[in-house]
Amino acid sequence: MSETEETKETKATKAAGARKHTALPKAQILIEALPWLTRHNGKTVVIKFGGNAMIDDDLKAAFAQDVVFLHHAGLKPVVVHGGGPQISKALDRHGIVSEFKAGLRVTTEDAMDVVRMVLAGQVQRELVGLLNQHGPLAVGITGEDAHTITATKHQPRIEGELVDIGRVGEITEIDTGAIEALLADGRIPVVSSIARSQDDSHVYNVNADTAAAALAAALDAETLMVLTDVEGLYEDWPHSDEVISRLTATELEKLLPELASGMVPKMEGCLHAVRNGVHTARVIDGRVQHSILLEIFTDEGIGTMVMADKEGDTKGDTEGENNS
Ligand SMILES: Nc1ncnc2c1ncn2[C@@H]1O[C@H](COP(=O)(O)OP(=O)(O)O)[C@@H](O)[C@H]1O
Ligand SMILES: CC(=O)N[C@@H](CCC(=O)OP(=O)(O)O)C(=O)O
Repeated sequence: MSETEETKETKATKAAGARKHTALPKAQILIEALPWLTRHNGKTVVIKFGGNAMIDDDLKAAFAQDVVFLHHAGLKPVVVHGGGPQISKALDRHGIVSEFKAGLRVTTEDAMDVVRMVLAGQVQRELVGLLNQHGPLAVGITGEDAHTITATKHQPRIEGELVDIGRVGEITEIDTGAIEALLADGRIPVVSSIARSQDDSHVYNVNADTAAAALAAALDAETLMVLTDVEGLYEDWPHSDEVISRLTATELEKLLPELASGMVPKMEGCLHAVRNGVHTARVIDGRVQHSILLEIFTDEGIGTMVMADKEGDTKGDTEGENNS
């Protein structure tokens, strides 16, 4: 062997060694995902994408990639989106002042037109477009379509008094037919949180966390995943940023009266979901790119996970659950 041939061979051996070393961590990440891929295969996951988590175009694009990844990995993702800040901006442009009572938007008839326009005509369209950049997958619907979400007028009690907050709906019925047909057809449903009235004479504005939780329960989903603009449920918000990584339904129920603002419908929704057969409900940081993949396919788990009180209350075991 000539000297140059020998040098070439040494170089090639070294390069192969270096490739092996750089490839290993990537392979390990894929291998770490294997038990989670097996476990979640064929399962329905309802993902609520909050308006406050839709901070920039990169995050929205990463969200779409994650959802499409879940789809191709054999899960059945259903997206329910919010759009609170986007609605407030549009109302402002229409000269309508945004007012919230009991964490819900006071929705006059004029405001309802704007809510519907922004959710179904703007936010939903954008998400559907981003998902469909990866193939003909996403189909947008609102709760009005095919009787998906039926509601009655919601009147919250504030200091013992029933308060009129306009066209805000309380969900009375979910018909999962349209969503299930889309899933069976290999599509990704993207649902706006607008409900029909029983007689279809008008529509209601429904909080998107509440809608996502009700859909997760009705669809018998394995997981409800709520993406928001904080790391999870903070133990002593706003004084500390210590995230509660996991808690049971009963522990959450005790905490509910102490919670404030946007966390109330989220945690009420998580409680409703796990009490109605959803295996786990999670609140995760939508500001972290690919937080969905990290939560579903890695051992660590991020954010807050709510689970039913005992194994018998859930649809599966809780052993090996990430977030532990
Ligand atoms: N205990 C808590 N832990 C975390 N966030 C809380 C808590 N209590 C109230 N919040 C508030 O809830 C907000 C999230 O809800 P919201 O603004 O409705 O977001 P989204 O648009 O994602 O639904 C947080 O930004 C925070 O201000
Ligand atoms: C009744 C009610 O309050 N509806 C919400 C619906 C949108 C929503 O929930 O959006 P986020 O998830 O981004 O907060 C609203 O009008 O803001």
